[in-house]
Amino acid sequence: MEKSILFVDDEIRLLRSLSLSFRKKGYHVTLAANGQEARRKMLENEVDLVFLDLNLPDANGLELLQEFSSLYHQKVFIIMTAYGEVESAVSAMKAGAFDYVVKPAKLDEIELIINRACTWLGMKQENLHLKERLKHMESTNGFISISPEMKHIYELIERVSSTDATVLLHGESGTGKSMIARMIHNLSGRNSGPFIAVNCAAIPEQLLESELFGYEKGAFTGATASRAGKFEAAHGGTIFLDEIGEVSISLQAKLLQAVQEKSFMRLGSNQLKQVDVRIISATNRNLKQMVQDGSFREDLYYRLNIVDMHMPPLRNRTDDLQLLIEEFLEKHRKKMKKNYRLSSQVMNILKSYEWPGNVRELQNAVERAVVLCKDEDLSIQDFPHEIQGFSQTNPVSGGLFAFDKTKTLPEQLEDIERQFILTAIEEHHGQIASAARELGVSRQRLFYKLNKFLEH
Ligand SMILES: Nc1ncnc2c1ncn2[C@@H]1O[C@H](COP(=O)(O)OP(=O)(O)OP(=O)(O)O)[C@@H](O)[C@H]1O
Repeated sequence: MEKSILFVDDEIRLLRSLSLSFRKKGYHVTLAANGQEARRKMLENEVDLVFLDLNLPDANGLELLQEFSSLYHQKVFIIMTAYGEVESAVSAMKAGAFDYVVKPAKLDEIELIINRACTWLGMKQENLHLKERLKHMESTNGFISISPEMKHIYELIERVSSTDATVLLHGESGTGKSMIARMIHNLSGRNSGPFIAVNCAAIPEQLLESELFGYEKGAFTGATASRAGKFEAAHGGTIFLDEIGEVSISLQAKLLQAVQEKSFMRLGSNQLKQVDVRIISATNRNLKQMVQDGSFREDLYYRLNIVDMHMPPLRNRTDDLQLLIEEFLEKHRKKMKKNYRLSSQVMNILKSYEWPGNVRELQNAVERAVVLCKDEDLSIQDFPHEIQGFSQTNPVSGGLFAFDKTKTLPEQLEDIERQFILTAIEEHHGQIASAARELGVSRQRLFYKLNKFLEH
């Protein structure tokens, strides 16, 4: 669908030429020569993108931007500033502008920004649309994704949730496999039944069997009463076997029967119990390879793998990364009633980091940065050591430290000092005395510095 652009500027000749050029390119163009007119046009027209000059005869451009961005969340605002007004452009970005152009701007420069803004808008709208499609939004548990790979997964979820097919989720740790398992359950006809998750890696091998299948009184020393296992607990619902690749070969045989026949025996019993469960399993290991190596039963693998879903790593989903950061920040903004922000420079570093721990690592990193940031601007120094270390070797950050050009020299120096201190404390596992020794300062001095950081 053709996008609609509103240009707000008091230079009538510029407005005319913009209108001519972008109408020719297929956009729907609306013009306003002052703030008052802009307000009216915003109300009367379906506008997607707004180019707003900061110097208007009847309004303060920055205030107008704030007013518009709080009223119209789904629109994209781009600021036009005169050469030498970079400071106001920075304030505008902080107030919610998507980008800025310095006048006199070239048409292709403006078009480039329009293209980027349209892509961003498209992504936002697609996300809304996907959320719509997976209607019962509660059932998605706040799972966020707009990447094309995930679109395929959403489609699979829609198809499998109405069936009882076993699903095998694989992908790196932290990619959201547990969330997807729960989503399938929530969207299925079993959603009024239980969802029972078992982390097969977290339970010692000897205990896993009794945990899954339960036991009878006297089955082993300490079994003073009979107890139902997770399969029984999941009756009428779904059992989620996380880290299935960690199950020992001997237990795999018993699991095969449970998966195949939905029947099993409690430990110490010779009576078969029948249950009605849907089985979803997940792994971050290569089960196919394990089958070839002989460490995972082939028959069990095929039973578990009726429908197979691969969760792509976060580093291959940069659109998701940006959206997830925004969502996580928004949660903290609401909770702390603060307007946490990231510069595009920091965002670039985060985009090029590998995220071996995927969304879990990102969630933790953002939370840490929110706790450590001085005011409301998250700087790269507020992120974990390995991300900062990454930025030092990464050309996008432009050097040893990721300088934030909007900061003064004393602020930059303080950032460097914070980074040194926090890195030393992390490397010394929180041992203040040894961190102080390495930094060549007294413990008291280090405590004083830490307190100072906390005050900010
Ligand atoms: N797309 C997403 N949207 C929102 N939060 C997400 C998303 N993906 C993962 N998370 C969050 O990341 C964390 C890890 O997700 P989850 O436990 O589902 O991953 P996993 O692949 O099952 O990890 P593991 O293999 O280590 O068990 C959770 O806190 C979850 O809320």
